[in-house]
Amino acid sequence: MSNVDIQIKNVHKVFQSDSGDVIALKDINLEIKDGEFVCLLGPSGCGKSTLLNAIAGFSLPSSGEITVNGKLITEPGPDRGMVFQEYALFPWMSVADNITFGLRIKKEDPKKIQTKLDELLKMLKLTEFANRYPKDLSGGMRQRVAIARVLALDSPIMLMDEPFGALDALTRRSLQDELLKVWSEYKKTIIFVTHSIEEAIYLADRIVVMSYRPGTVKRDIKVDMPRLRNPTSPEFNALKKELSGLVMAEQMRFEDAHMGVTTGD
Ligand SMILES: Nc1ncnc2c1ncn2[C@@H]1O[C@H](COP(=O)(O)OP(=O)(O)OP(=O)(O)O)[C@@H](O)[C@H]1O
Repeated sequence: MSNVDIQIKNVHKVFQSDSGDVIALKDINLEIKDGEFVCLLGPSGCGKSTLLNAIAGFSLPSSGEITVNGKLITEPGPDRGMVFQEYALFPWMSVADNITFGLRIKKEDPKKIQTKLDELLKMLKLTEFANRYPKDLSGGMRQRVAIARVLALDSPIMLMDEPFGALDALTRRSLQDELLKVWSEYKKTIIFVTHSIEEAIYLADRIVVMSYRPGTVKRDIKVDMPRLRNPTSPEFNALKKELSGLVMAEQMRFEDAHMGVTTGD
């Protein structure tokens, strides 16, 4: 049997709100293996970020448990690096200083820091931007820096919450390709949240489709196509059609719930 890296067992998460309890996650059971690339897919409000935040240790489950290599998650840790949609870079630091921030805090050897920095700048095509500040970079470049910053810390697990959601289509595709390169060279386990069916099929080994309120696992689909995948191929399109049906059904439940709110139903 292969090494199971992340185990999510009977996870429930309930939020209290003015209009009553919201069951954001119900009965989530998943095993994510070392080195797997898993996408969490579903419309707004189906609990994707809640699940990711629980794995990150930012917001713990109301019941159930999440373990990484058998160790219960109770708080954020250096084994799990997070990349958000908002770039979350330090605006007052250069690209190089943003990337090496965590290593400098850990008081790593300056020579080792420099070697790591050079490697990551090269890997993410940032070498000529090392001395720039985030405000002088495009969205795609900033997200490359955010990825490099997480890679600098050598976390075996990367948690990514819609990291490319704000990018234009061409930039998005090139960042997806960079991420696949990073994933295969550094052998990371990646859990990647997205609304985009095409993005999930392009990237994932496995797509976990979530349902809207309560957030449950609706389908867990293995994607068995060689990479780099061709979005115009018949297999890609067949899977896209299957996933569209699943996601649209949840999207309609989301829209119905929101119509209810606006019309006072
Ligand atoms: N702090 C909170 N208080 C109350 N309800 C919350 C809170 N955080 C999330 N929720 C609710 O929990 C459900 C799941 O939210 P979550 O943000 O995880 O969904 P999502 O699938 O990530 O959506 P999106 O793609 O829009 O971020 C939603 O119905 C949301 O309204």
